[in-house]
Amino acid sequence: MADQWQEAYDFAVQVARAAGAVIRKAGEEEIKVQTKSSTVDLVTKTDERVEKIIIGSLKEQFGEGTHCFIGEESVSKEEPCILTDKPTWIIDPVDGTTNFVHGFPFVAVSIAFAVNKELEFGVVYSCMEDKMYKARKGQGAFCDDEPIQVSDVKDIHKSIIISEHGTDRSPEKVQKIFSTMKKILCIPVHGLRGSGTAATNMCLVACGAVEAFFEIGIHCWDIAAGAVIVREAGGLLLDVDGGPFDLMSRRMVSGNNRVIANRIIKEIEIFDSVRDDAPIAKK
Ligand SMILES: O=P(O)(O)O[C@H]1[C@H](O)[C@@H](O)[C@H](O)[C@@H](O)[C@@H]1O
Ligand SMILES: [Mg+2]
Repeated sequence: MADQWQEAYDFAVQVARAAGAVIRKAGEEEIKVQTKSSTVDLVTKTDERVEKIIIGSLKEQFGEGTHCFIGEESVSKEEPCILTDKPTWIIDPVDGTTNFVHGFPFVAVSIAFAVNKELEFGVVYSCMEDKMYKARKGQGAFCDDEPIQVSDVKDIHKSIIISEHGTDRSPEKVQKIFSTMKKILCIPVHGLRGSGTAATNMCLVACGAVEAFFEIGIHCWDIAAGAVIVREAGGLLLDVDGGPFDLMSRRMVSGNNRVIANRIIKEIEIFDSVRDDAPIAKK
Protein backbone atom coordinates (compact mmCIF):
# COMPACT_ATOMS: atom_id res chain seq x y z
CA MET A 1 0.00 0.00 0.00
CA ALA A 2 2.76 2.43 1.01
CA ASP A 3 4.30 2.29 -2.48
CA GLN A 4 0.94 2.81 -4.07
CA TRP A 5 0.48 6.10 -2.19
CA GLN A 6 4.02 7.17 -3.09
CA GLU A 7 3.12 6.79 -6.75
CA ALA A 8 -0.06 8.77 -6.15
CA TYR A 9 1.95 11.48 -4.33
CA ASP A 10 4.47 11.81 -7.15
CA PHE A 11 1.69 11.86 -9.71
CA ALA A 12 -0.17 14.59 -7.78
CA VAL A 13 2.94 16.79 -7.98
CA GLN A 14 3.10 16.31 -11.76
CA VAL A 15 -0.60 17.00 -12.20
CA ALA A 16 -0.47 20.13 -10.01
CA ARG A 17 2.46 21.49 -12.03
CA ALA A 18 0.67 20.86 -15.32
CA ALA A 19 -2.54 22.43 -13.97
CA GLY A 20 -0.56 25.50 -12.85
CA ALA A 21 0.82 25.93 -16.36
CA VAL A 22 -2.73 25.93 -17.74
CA ILE A 23 -3.72 28.62 -15.18
CA ARG A 24 -0.71 30.81 -16.01
CA LYS A 25 -1.49 30.63 -19.72
CA ALA A 26 -5.19 31.37 -19.14
CA GLY A 27 -4.20 34.42 -17.09
CA GLU A 28 -2.64 35.93 -20.21
CA GLU A 29 -5.96 35.77 -22.05
CA GLU A 30 -9.34 37.39 -21.48
CA ILE A 31 -10.99 35.98 -18.34
CA LYS A 32 -14.79 35.65 -18.29
CA VAL A 33 -16.09 35.81 -14.74
CA GLN A 34 -19.24 34.30 -13.26
CA THR A 35 -20.42 34.13 -9.64
CA LYS A 36 -21.45 31.30 -7.31
CA SER A 37 -22.72 31.65 -3.71
CA SER A 38 -22.52 35.47 -3.72
CA THR A 39 -21.58 38.30 -6.06
CA VAL A 40 -18.01 38.19 -4.71
CA ASP A 41 -17.63 34.39 -4.94
CA LEU A 42 -16.06 34.27 -8.40
CA VAL A 43 -15.59 31.39 -10.83
CA THR A 44 -14.12 31.24 -14.33
CA LYS A 45 -13.99 28.72 -17.17
CA THR A 46 -10.40 28.06 -16.06
CA ASP A 47 -11.54 26.79 -12.63
CA GLU A 48 -13.86 24.31 -14.35
CA ARG A 49 -11.39 23.34 -17.06
CA VAL A 50 -8.50 22.78 -14.65
CA GLU A 51 -10.65 20.69 -12.31
CA LYS A 52 -11.66 18.51 -15.29
CA ILE A 53 -8.02 18.13 -16.31
CA ILE A 54 -6.94 17.15 -12.77
CA ILE A 55 -9.76 14.68 -12.13
CA GLY A 56 -9.47 13.28 -15.67
CA SER A 57 -5.72 12.63 -15.24
CA LEU A 58 -6.22 11.02 -11.82
CA LYS A 59 -9.00 8.76 -13.10
CA GLU A 60 -6.88 7.74 -16.07
CA GLN A 61 -3.93 6.93 -13.82
CA PHE A 62 -5.74 5.19 -10.95
CA GLY A 63 -8.81 3.78 -12.62
CA GLU A 64 -12.39 4.98 -12.54
CA GLY A 65 -14.39 3.83 -9.53
CA THR A 66 -11.56 2.93 -7.14
CA HIS A 67 -10.91 6.49 -5.99
CA CYS A 68 -13.38 9.20 -4.93
CA PHE A 69 -13.14 12.90 -5.73
CA ILE A 70 -14.19 16.04 -3.92
CA GLY A 71 -13.54 19.01 -6.20
CA GLU A 72 -14.62 22.61 -5.62
CA GLU A 73 -16.33 23.00 -8.98
CA SER A 74 -17.96 19.53 -8.93
CA VAL A 75 -19.40 20.24 -5.48
CA SER A 76 -20.75 23.57 -6.72
CA LYS A 77 -22.68 21.47 -9.29
CA GLU A 78 -24.10 19.41 -6.40
CA GLU A 79 -21.69 16.47 -6.52
CA PRO A 80 -21.39 15.01 -3.00
CA CYS A 81 -18.90 16.43 -0.52
CA ILE A 82 -18.64 13.47 1.84
CA LEU A 83 -15.38 12.00 3.07
CA THR A 84 -15.62 8.20 3.32
CA ASP A 85 -12.96 5.59 4.11
CA LYS A 86 -12.24 5.17 0.38
CA PRO A 87 -9.15 6.76 -1.16
CA THR A 88 -10.35 10.31 -1.83
CA TRP A 89 -8.80 13.22 -3.71
CA ILE A 90 -9.72 16.68 -2.42
CA ILE A 91 -9.08 19.31 -5.07
CA ASP A 92 -9.16 23.06 -5.41
CA PRO A 93 -8.18 23.66 -9.04
CA VAL A 94 -7.72 27.42 -8.62
CA ASP A 95 -7.38 28.56 -5.04
CA GLY A 96 -7.46 32.33 -5.17
CA THR A 97 -9.87 32.75 -8.04
CA THR A 98 -10.37 36.43 -7.17
CA ASN A 99 -6.60 36.94 -7.36
CA PHE A 100 -6.53 35.11 -10.69
CA VAL A 101 -9.27 37.34 -12.11
CA HIS A 102 -7.48 40.51 -10.96
CA GLY A 103 -3.94 39.46 -11.80
CA PHE A 104 -2.96 39.53 -8.10
CA PRO A 105 -0.03 37.13 -8.18
CA PHE A 106 -0.99 34.44 -5.63
CA VAL A 107 -2.93 31.55 -7.12
CA ALA A 108 -2.56 27.92 -6.10
CA VAL A 109 -3.52 24.46 -7.25
CA SER A 110 -4.34 22.40 -4.17
CA ILE A 111 -4.50 18.59 -4.26
CA ALA A 112 -4.86 16.41 -1.17
CA PHE A 113 -5.35 12.68 -0.77
CA ALA A 114 -7.10 10.97 2.14
CA VAL A 115 -7.54 7.29 3.01
CA ASN A 116 -9.75 6.09 5.87
CA LYS A 117 -10.63 9.77 6.38
CA GLU A 118 -7.01 10.56 7.17
CA LEU A 119 -4.97 12.92 5.04
CA GLU A 120 -2.04 11.04 3.49
CA PHE A 121 -0.42 13.82 1.47
CA GLY A 122 -0.93 17.31 0.16
CA VAL A 123 0.45 19.27 -2.77
CA VAL A 124 0.08 23.03 -3.20
CA TYR A 125 1.51 24.56 -6.35
CA SER A 126 1.70 28.34 -6.10
CA CYS A 127 1.71 28.68 -9.84
CA MET A 128 2.40 32.39 -10.38
CA GLU A 129 5.45 32.18 -8.09
CA ASP A 130 6.32 28.72 -9.45
CA LYS A 131 6.70 27.26 -5.96
CA MET A 132 5.85 23.62 -5.31
CA TYR A 133 4.92 22.81 -1.71
CA LYS A 134 4.32 19.19 -0.79
CA ALA A 135 4.14 16.89 2.23
CA ARG A 136 3.39 13.25 2.90
CA LYS A 137 2.31 12.00 6.33
CA GLY A 138 5.41 11.18 8.40
CA GLN A 139 7.87 12.32 5.72
CA GLY A 140 8.27 16.06 6.25
CA ALA A 141 7.26 19.09 4.24
CA PHE A 142 9.08 20.62 1.29
CA CYS A 143 9.12 23.67 -0.93
CA ASP A 144 10.81 22.99 -4.26
CA ASP A 145 12.31 19.87 -2.68
CA GLU A 146 13.94 21.81 0.19
CA PRO A 147 12.68 20.88 3.69
CA ILE A 148 10.54 23.56 5.34
CA GLN A 149 9.72 24.21 8.99
CA VAL A 150 7.37 26.45 10.92
CA SER A 151 8.78 29.44 12.80
CA ASP A 152 9.93 28.98 16.41
CA VAL A 153 8.42 32.29 17.62
CA LYS A 154 6.41 31.84 20.83
CA ASP A 155 5.89 35.50 21.66
CA ILE A 156 2.68 36.66 19.99
CA HIS A 157 4.03 40.24 20.00
CA LYS A 158 6.70 39.09 17.54
CA SER A 159 4.30 37.32 15.19
CA ILE A 160 2.67 37.89 11.82
CA ILE A 161 -0.82 36.45 11.57
CA ILE A 162 -2.81 35.77 8.40
CA SER A 163 -6.55 35.87 7.99
CA GLU A 164 -8.98 36.48 5.13
CA HIS A 165 -12.35 38.15 4.67
CA GLY A 166 -13.98 35.27 2.77
CA THR A 167 -16.88 35.61 0.38
CA ASP A 168 -19.82 35.99 2.75
CA ARG A 169 -20.44 39.72 3.12
CA SER A 170 -23.39 39.67 5.51
CA PRO A 171 -22.78 42.67 7.81
CA GLU A 172 -22.93 40.58 11.02
CA LYS A 173 -20.18 38.24 9.77
CA VAL A 174 -18.02 41.05 8.40
CA GLN A 175 -18.42 42.80 11.77
CA LYS A 176 -17.13 39.72 13.61
CA ILE A 177 -14.24 39.24 11.16
CA PHE A 178 -13.10 42.85 11.58
CA SER A 179 -13.63 42.84 15.32
CA THR A 180 -11.42 39.74 15.59
CA MET A 181 -8.77 41.30 13.34
CA LYS A 182 -8.82 44.51 15.40
CA LYS A 183 -8.33 42.60 18.64
CA ILE A 184 -5.44 40.61 17.19
CA LEU A 185 -3.78 43.72 15.72
CA CYS A 186 -4.07 45.43 19.10
CA ILE A 187 -2.43 42.60 21.07
CA PRO A 188 -0.28 43.95 19.28
CA VAL A 189 1.22 41.62 16.69
CA HIS A 190 3.88 42.67 14.19
CA GLY A 191 1.37 42.47 11.36
CA LEU A 192 -1.75 41.03 9.82
CA ARG A 193 -1.60 39.69 6.27
CA GLY A 194 -3.59 37.72 3.69
CA SER A 195 -2.51 36.34 0.32
CA GLY A 196 -6.06 35.68 -0.92
CA THR A 197 -5.52 31.93 -1.10
CA ALA A 198 -5.98 29.70 1.91
CA ALA A 199 -3.69 27.04 0.45
CA THR A 200 -0.83 29.52 0.06
CA ASN A 201 -1.54 31.02 3.49
CA MET A 202 -1.02 27.59 5.02
CA CYS A 203 2.24 27.15 3.14
CA LEU A 204 3.38 30.50 4.52
CA VAL A 205 2.78 29.09 8.03
CA ALA A 206 4.62 25.91 7.05
CA CYS A 207 7.71 27.70 5.82
CA GLY A 208 7.90 30.03 8.82
CA ALA A 209 7.06 33.29 7.04
CA VAL A 210 4.10 33.83 9.38
CA GLU A 211 3.13 32.26 12.70
CA ALA A 212 -0.55 31.46 12.13
CA PHE A 213 -3.44 31.55 9.70
CA PHE A 214 -7.08 31.29 10.73
CA GLU A 215 -10.34 31.57 8.84
CA ILE A 216 -14.02 30.77 9.21
CA GLY A 217 -15.93 30.06 5.99
CA ILE A 218 -13.20 28.23 4.05
CA HIS A 219 -13.94 24.83 2.50
CA CYS A 220 -12.22 21.45 2.77
CA TRP A 221 -10.65 21.84 -0.70
CA ASP A 222 -9.02 25.16 0.34
CA ILE A 223 -7.19 23.63 3.30
CA ALA A 224 -6.83 19.83 2.94
CA ALA A 225 -3.45 19.87 1.19
CA GLY A 226 -2.18 22.75 3.34
CA ALA A 227 -3.17 20.83 6.48
CA VAL A 228 -0.69 18.04 5.72
CA ILE A 229 2.00 20.57 4.79
CA VAL A 230 1.57 22.54 8.04
CA ARG A 231 1.61 19.40 10.21
CA GLU A 232 4.63 17.94 8.47
CA ALA A 233 6.46 21.26 8.85
CA GLY A 234 5.99 20.95 12.63
CA GLY A 235 2.87 23.09 13.01
CA LEU A 236 -0.58 22.25 14.28
CA LEU A 237 -4.22 22.57 13.30
CA LEU A 238 -7.05 23.35 15.65
CA ASP A 239 -10.68 24.30 15.52
CA VAL A 240 -11.32 28.02 16.12
CA ASP A 241 -12.74 27.09 19.55
CA GLY A 242 -9.52 25.30 20.51
CA GLY A 243 -10.96 21.81 19.93
CA PRO A 244 -9.70 19.27 17.41
CA PHE A 245 -9.43 20.28 13.75
CA ASP A 246 -12.32 19.07 11.62
CA LEU A 247 -11.71 19.23 7.85
CA MET A 248 -15.41 19.56 7.03
CA SER A 249 -16.26 22.21 9.63
CA ARG A 250 -15.27 25.21 7.46
CA ARG A 251 -13.15 26.75 10.21
CA MET A 252 -9.58 26.36 11.24
CA VAL A 253 -6.53 27.76 12.96
CA SER A 254 -3.15 26.62 11.68
CA GLY A 255 -0.22 27.70 13.76
CA ASN A 256 3.48 27.21 14.35
CA ASN A 257 2.84 26.14 17.96
CA ARG A 258 0.12 25.89 20.58
CA VAL A 259 1.14 29.05 22.46
CA ILE A 260 0.56 31.22 19.38
CA ALA A 261 -2.55 29.29 18.30
CA ASN A 262 -4.16 29.54 21.75
CA ARG A 263 -3.49 33.28 21.94
CA ILE A 264 -5.22 33.78 18.57
CA ILE A 265 -8.12 31.52 19.53
CA LYS A 266 -8.75 33.71 22.60
CA GLU A 267 -9.65 36.60 20.27
CA ILE A 268 -11.67 34.84 17.56
CA GLU A 269 -15.34 35.78 17.38
CA ILE A 270 -16.94 32.64 16.02
CA PHE A 271 -19.85 32.68 13.58
CA ASP A 272 -21.79 29.82 12.00
CA SER A 273 -20.99 28.21 8.65
CA VAL A 274 -22.89 25.29 7.14
CA ARG A 275 -20.59 22.26 7.18
CA ASP A 276 -19.17 21.05 3.87
CA ASP A 277 -20.69 17.61 4.46
CA ALA A 278 -24.16 18.91 5.40
CA PRO A 279 -27.00 17.50 3.28
CA ILE A 280 -27.46 19.63 0.12
CA ALA A 281 -30.90 20.85 1.24
CA LYS A 282 -29.29 22.63 4.21
CA LYS A 283 -26.74 24.53 2.10
O1 LIG B 1 -10.46 31.12 -4.58
P1 LIG B 1 -11.26 30.06 -3.91
O2 LIG B 1 -10.90 28.68 -4.35
O3 LIG B 1 -12.74 30.29 -4.01
O4 LIG B 1 -10.87 30.04 -2.35
C1 LIG B 1 -10.82 31.17 -1.49
C2 LIG B 1 -12.10 31.25 -0.71
O5 LIG B 1 -13.18 31.35 -1.56
C3 LIG B 1 -12.10 32.48 0.19
O6 LIG B 1 -13.24 32.41 1.00
C4 LIG B 1 -10.91 32.48 1.11
O7 LIG B 1 -10.89 33.64 1.88
C5 LIG B 1 -9.66 32.33 0.36
O8 LIG B 1 -8.61 32.29 1.30
C6 LIG B 1 -9.80 31.02 -0.38
O9 LIG B 1 -8.63 30.48 -0.69
MG1 LIG C 1 -10.18 27.76 -2.67
